[in-house]
Amino acid sequence: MTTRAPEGAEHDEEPVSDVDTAETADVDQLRDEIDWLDDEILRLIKRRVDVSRRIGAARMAAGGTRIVYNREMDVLTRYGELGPEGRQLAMALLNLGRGRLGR
Ligand SMILES: C=C(O[C@@H]1C=C(C(=O)O)C=C[C@H]1O)C(=O)O
Repeated sequence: MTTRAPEGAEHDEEPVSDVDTAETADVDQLRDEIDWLDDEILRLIKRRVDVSRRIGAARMAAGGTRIVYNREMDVLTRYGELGPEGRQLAMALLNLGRGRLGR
């Protein structure tokens, strides 16, 4: 069944046509995908933090430094593909890996 939106109806109101219903279904599906992606991103970030901390701990146990700046510059350059926000993201990841030692 197709109904028409009343004149002057706002876009964010309840769907009143097949087109609006289809768009809402699309948005619901895309939001599900975003939720799935966020779960995966969180899982991978936690894994990255763990690996980064283990490398740092092993290096320090061997008498080395906790931080290797040229390696961190490579990480910043890699995420720089996403622009300034990418570099911010890289900094957040590096800081998470440093844990309390980096604060
Ligand atoms: C993980 C390492 O140790 C530290 C953490 C890094 C990271 O989280 O990417 C990079 C360099 C180091 O400061 C490493 O040396 O590779």
